[in-house]
Amino acid sequence: MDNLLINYSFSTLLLFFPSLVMFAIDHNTVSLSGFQIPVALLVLFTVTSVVQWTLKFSKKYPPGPMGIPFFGNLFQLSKQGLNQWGHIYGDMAYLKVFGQGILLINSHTAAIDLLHRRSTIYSDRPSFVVINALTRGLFLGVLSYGDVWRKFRRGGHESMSKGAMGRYHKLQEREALIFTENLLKDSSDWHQEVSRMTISMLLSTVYDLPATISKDDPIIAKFNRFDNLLIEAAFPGNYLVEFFHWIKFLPSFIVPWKKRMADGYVEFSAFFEKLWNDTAKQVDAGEEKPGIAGYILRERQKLGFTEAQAAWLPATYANGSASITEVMLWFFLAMVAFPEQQKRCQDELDAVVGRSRMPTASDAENLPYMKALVKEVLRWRPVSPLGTQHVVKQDDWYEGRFIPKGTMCFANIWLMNRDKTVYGEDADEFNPGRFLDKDGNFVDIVGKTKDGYLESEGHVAYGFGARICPGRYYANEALLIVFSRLLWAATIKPGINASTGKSTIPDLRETVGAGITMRPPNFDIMVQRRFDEAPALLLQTKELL
Ligand code: HEM
Repeated sequence: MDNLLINYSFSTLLLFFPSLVMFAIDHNTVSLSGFQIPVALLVLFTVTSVVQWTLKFSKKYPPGPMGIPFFGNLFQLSKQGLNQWGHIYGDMAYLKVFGQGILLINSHTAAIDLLHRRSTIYSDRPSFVVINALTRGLFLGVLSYGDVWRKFRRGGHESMSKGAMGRYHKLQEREALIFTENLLKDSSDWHQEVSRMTISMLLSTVYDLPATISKDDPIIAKFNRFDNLLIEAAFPGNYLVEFFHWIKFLPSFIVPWKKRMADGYVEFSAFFEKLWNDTAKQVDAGEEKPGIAGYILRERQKLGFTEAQAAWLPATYANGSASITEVMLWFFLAMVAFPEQQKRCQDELDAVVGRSRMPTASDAENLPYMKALVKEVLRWRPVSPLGTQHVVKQDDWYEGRFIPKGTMCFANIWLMNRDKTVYGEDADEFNPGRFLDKDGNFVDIVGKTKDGYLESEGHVAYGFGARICPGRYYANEALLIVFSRLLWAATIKPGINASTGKSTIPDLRETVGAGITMRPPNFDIMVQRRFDEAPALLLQTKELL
């Protein structure tokens, strides 16, 4: 998968060197002048890098490609797919970029042993300078492993636990219904419709708001903008400051991201505080609010949240909409590319639900193929192919190999989800049936793994250990009800190219935004009703809401 790369630009590197010199001058750190300064710095960096590089081979680090002084493996990263590192070096590959140790964990066994079983030392996050400029220590996903992080996880735990899922079924059904109806009317702007639906669903879940019906509603645009800024801030290699923290002290005219992120913080804090305050007023007026915001309002004293923390935590959960959007995009691609799998889903829906009513969340247990579909979309195209970095809090040894404190661990979720020893020779294919036995019953794929960890999901798209996605139960149920309602009423087909008159299916190997998240390139679809009565039944179901 060649495009699953961390991209670094040469132009950014060229920019880096003069700013380093300016920094030295500004801070009077050296008494040299003119041409001597860059030469002295170059010598200093070369010596430091050679020492580090030599150390790499004197200690028993995990195996990895040989880099070059100072830059480490930077340029190899831009040439080789991360997939290949897994095949060449096995369980773990150790790399260095600008002196920062990076551990690529390629096998379930190593990921479970380190990220899960040793989670007390493998659950920190990098300092994420740019994201923290945007979120100022208020965004759960990037918080350091410690008391504040624990408090934030506790704040969302009750509302996102398996037992709480029943309280969201009605709103998930409602959102799936509106989504299906909208797509049957007009699927030309289907990407936007997916995004509207997931944001509307999460806002209802978190703040108990009514559905946001229009794609043009400003709240949708605002959430999308926050997500885009977050992705930009998090994208590996976008900002050199993540490797050279002193860059954050440079003025904004040299590093313009500082102002952009500071402005973003002000804008989005005001937005999240408004949502929070509106919920608080409704609770004061006696309204029941079973979502996360309501829970935090009721338990705030006990949880010990500041005003800002209380306002940002619900928004962090609402931002889970972005991951569901990405999964939905891959779902649509799978449906247009594999019509026979789509037909199997519809056959199951016809057999279990029939055509006189829409599926509901209570049908889930009788829809094994649909449940398998959710798992397979997440396995086949994990939207976060390298998860989020886990940082090691102290020096550690694993299988005779040294893993130094501060190492950034990436779980190679992409590779683990297509491990042939677990999924068989067809691991690269899209086949929900792999989760079912020959009689069509749901099976646990766990029997095929040594560590038994796959038992819960059958894939590792939700990450690992203490930082595992807290929204996973919610996402599984939301996806199931949306897929079921849509496929019950409609058939999804590839769009037709206006000039050739032929249907267009994108190249399945292409991905966009590799790194933090991964989505398919844009493509057109057609959404056609499956039977004449479908629109009337949708209307009838809607009237009962
Ligand atoms: C199918 C959709 C989703 C996928 C594939 C997904 C995947 C992930 C992954 C890979 C991580 C990082 C785990 C790690 O560090 O090992 C994560 C973290 C997180 N996810 Fe999700 N997620 C999804 C949906 C959601 C939803 C719906 C919510 C909220 C309701 C949510 C909330 C979070 C939060 C708050 C974190 C940060 C946890 C922490 O750092 O402690 N996610 N997710």
